Amino acid sequence: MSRSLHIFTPSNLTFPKQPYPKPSSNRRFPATTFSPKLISIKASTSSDPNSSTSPQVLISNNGTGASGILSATPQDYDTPPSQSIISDSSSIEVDAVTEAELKENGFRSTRRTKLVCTIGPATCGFEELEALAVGGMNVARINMCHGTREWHRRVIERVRRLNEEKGFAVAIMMDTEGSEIHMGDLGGASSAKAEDGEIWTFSVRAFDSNRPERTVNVNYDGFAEDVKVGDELLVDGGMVRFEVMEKIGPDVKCRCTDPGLMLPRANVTFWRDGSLVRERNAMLPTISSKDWLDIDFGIAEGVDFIAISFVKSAEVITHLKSYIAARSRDSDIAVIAKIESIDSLKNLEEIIQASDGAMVARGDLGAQIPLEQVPSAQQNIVQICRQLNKPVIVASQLLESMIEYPTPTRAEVADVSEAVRQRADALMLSGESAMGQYPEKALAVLRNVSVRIEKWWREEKCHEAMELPVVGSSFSDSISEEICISAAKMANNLGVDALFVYTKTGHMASLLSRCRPDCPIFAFTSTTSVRRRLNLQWGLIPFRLSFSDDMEGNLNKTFSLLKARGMIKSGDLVIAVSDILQSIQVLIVP
Ligand SMILES: Nc1ncnc2c1ncn2[C@@H]1O[C@H](COP(=O)(O)OP(=O)(O)OP(=O)(O)O)[C@@H](O)[C@H]1O
Ligand SMILES: CC(=O)C(=O)O
Ligand SMILES: [K+]
Ligand SMILES: [Mg+2]
Repeated sequence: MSRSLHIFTPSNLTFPKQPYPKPSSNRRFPATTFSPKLISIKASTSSDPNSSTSPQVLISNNGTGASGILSATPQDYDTPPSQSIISDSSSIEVDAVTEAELKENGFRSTRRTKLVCTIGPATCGFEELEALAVGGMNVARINMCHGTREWHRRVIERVRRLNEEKGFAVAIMMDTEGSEIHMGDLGGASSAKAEDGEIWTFSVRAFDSNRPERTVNVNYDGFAEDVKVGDELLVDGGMVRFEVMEKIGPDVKCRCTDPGLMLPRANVTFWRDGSLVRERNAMLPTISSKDWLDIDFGIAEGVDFIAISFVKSAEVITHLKSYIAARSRDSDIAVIAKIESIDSLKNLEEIIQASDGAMVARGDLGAQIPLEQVPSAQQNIVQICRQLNKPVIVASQLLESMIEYPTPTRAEVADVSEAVRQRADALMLSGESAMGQYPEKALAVLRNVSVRIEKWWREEKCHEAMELPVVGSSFSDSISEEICISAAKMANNLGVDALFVYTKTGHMASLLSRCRPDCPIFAFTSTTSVRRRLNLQWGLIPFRLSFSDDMEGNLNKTFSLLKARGMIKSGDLVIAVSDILQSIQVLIVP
């Protein structure tokens, strides 16, 4: 049985000339130009999976789901997995970990919040990466501040191999270094301890391996000119503090006022009369020449996301996006703007609008604005991203104590809970997974807290009434947005088990995700790269599936494949939307 609402929009439909009414106008559709003739509402009884349009499911590639592929053609076994993934039009691919979770807990209890892990020395091995993937890592982040390109290339290779061999769908995010001021690499030492009252020299001179005692190198040539005696110098956002005592040529002598451990390449800021000093360093380019080489590396490696550090304006994002489009074959690398500077807060909306997503990079952000302003900045960034339909990652120090200890502090759990409650798309581990002692345990904490808080939120029926403004520019886009808002609302009111979305570009899936519905969203897309990108978005379970313009055929095919795989069952209630035929269909799985 199915009931459907179809909205037909012929391609020659003229779009309203007026700018689209803002949400405050209380009316989202310009009634004058939207002819009722174009709407047809139809209730139908159909969807027989055994009808001639539905594919015959002959054999399951692997009943336990290790490969992530269900094939209708047994001869696929003779071809290597990578080939069968691309060529088989009657298979469905889903991340093996998600599949296991769906089967074990039913789809209502799947985790909606996505998890990003920074890969470092503690997790770069094949086994450690596998453990993270099994533990729910959706995106692996490599930070170009550290390690060599060769090192990062090996990590990418391992993740890809795991995806192929074990059926994971881990996406790769490359994070640029940016050209803000930071310390050198400490001549290979893993850290340097500054004690209270000690005099340290910060110098723009480069040292070879013989770094003089209590001396650190600074990467910015104008450093000694910009600072003044009496300035306060913050290393790593205030983890260690110094007062500037004296300037001698390229050397700046400083006295330690807050002792602590300085890590290689730690960020350095300086403050005068309680304000961050922006001198010539404010003119440093967002993307340095080294960053451009790293970006070329990322494009050549086909990473899924490039995160840009210390973004100051929307222009840099627009410029990078056209650079990527011109260089990469299929140009579908998403650009994530890292919000971690005062300048980025000033131009927040334009930056987010220009990007494919944003990261609340609380580490450096907390070094540029007073710490007590970070939580409200976070809430604001998360909200703007949701309204503009861009995925948002909350990052840094979520479980900082777990770098050393196997259990988080209560305060850390509360912080993670708050980010989940704000319904950020993703949470990120940094040092916890890159160089901590308990990467898997830290990931498990993120996973468990996410699932628990999401469930609590649904049980409490805490649907926040967030106004979701129109984001698209065309009339057709606006129809898609209305369809998704209505479908999500219907899904909540009817208590459906899952939303299905058939989407070529992933846009319709992200519009549904933006509504943060109670049930999970099965997103069917025909390209592997779109599928991996959807990994970062709240509540989406991305599947790769070839589909046609015939929605009934698509639904029948999906039901057969998913039922054979034990991922849905007869009687489940589903709402399906698509960007092929703008429609909402309510279906009971036959
Ligand atoms: N590829 C790597 N090789 C060695 N150490 C790493 C690597 N990636 C991360 N780390 C370690 O993990 C720590 C935390 O990682 P994270 O990615 O948060 O970096 P960060 O230097 O704090 O800066 P940012 O995130 O602002 O670029 C780093 O300070 C570094 O010590
Ligand atoms: C993630 C990052 O870059 C920061 O928190 O500063
Ligand atoms: K970085
Ligand atoms: Mg940073």
